[in-house]
Amino acid sequence: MSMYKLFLLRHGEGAWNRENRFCSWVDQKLSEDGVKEARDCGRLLKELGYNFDLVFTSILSRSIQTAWLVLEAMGQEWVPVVKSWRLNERHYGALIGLNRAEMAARHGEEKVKLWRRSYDITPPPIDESHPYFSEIYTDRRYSTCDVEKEKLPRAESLKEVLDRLLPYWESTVVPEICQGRTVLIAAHGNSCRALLKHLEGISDEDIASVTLPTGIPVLLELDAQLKPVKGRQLLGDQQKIQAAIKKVEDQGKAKAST
Ligand SMILES: O=C(O)[C@@H](CO)OP(=O)(O)O
Repeated sequence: MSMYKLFLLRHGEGAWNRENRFCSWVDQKLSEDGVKEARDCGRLLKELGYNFDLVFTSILSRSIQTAWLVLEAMGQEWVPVVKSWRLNERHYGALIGLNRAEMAARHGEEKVKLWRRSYDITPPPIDESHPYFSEIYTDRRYSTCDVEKEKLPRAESLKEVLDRLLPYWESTVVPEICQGRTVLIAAHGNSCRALLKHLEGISDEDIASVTLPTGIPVLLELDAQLKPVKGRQLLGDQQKIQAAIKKVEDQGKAKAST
């Protein structure tokens, strides 16, 4: 029996989604289209009659902005928003800032697909010579985390994302859901994929073919043990959603449009 509704949302398009660069922990804002996607998402959720009690975001601006725009469009700006680095996008290590299509031309599409979608392959780590190292690790937000800055990741597989996300899910999100609160998690493609893998019991192999489009709410109906009672529902126009999924998948092709 369906007891709880949980909503997962990948933020709207960011500036680097558009440029087809690995964005990860670089704090890019939403593009104009991303702002529209987030507003449209809020309007749709309002039309469908949903209400949120609590929203969780990462500490990256694009997920926070998405949460604000959704709540504004729903007329629910008062709903508390709680932020944690544990919901951040996967740390793409040395790949951060690189163009996916150029990487596919250089290393092959298969390799890029493995980097992007495999479960336990960790990309090469970021080091101090990387152009975005200092921007990330000197940012004040990373002094506020529940682990020391030196212990924050330098690259992550999806498995490692799940390892840092699960303790937060269990300690902070689950109790809220179990008290009957309707929760929205406005996060990122890979932090949402990691959580979906956990909730739906997706195998290490099958998670490679799960792609989430930007700005599309995913509804999970959960039983008392927080197991899904039916398949995830991507809300909205299904044809547009399929096209948006294909767009994300095509980003890893050597000739992807930028
Ligand atoms: O750039 C990133 O951090 C992510 C999400 O935008 O990319 P990908 O879809 O390749 O996992």
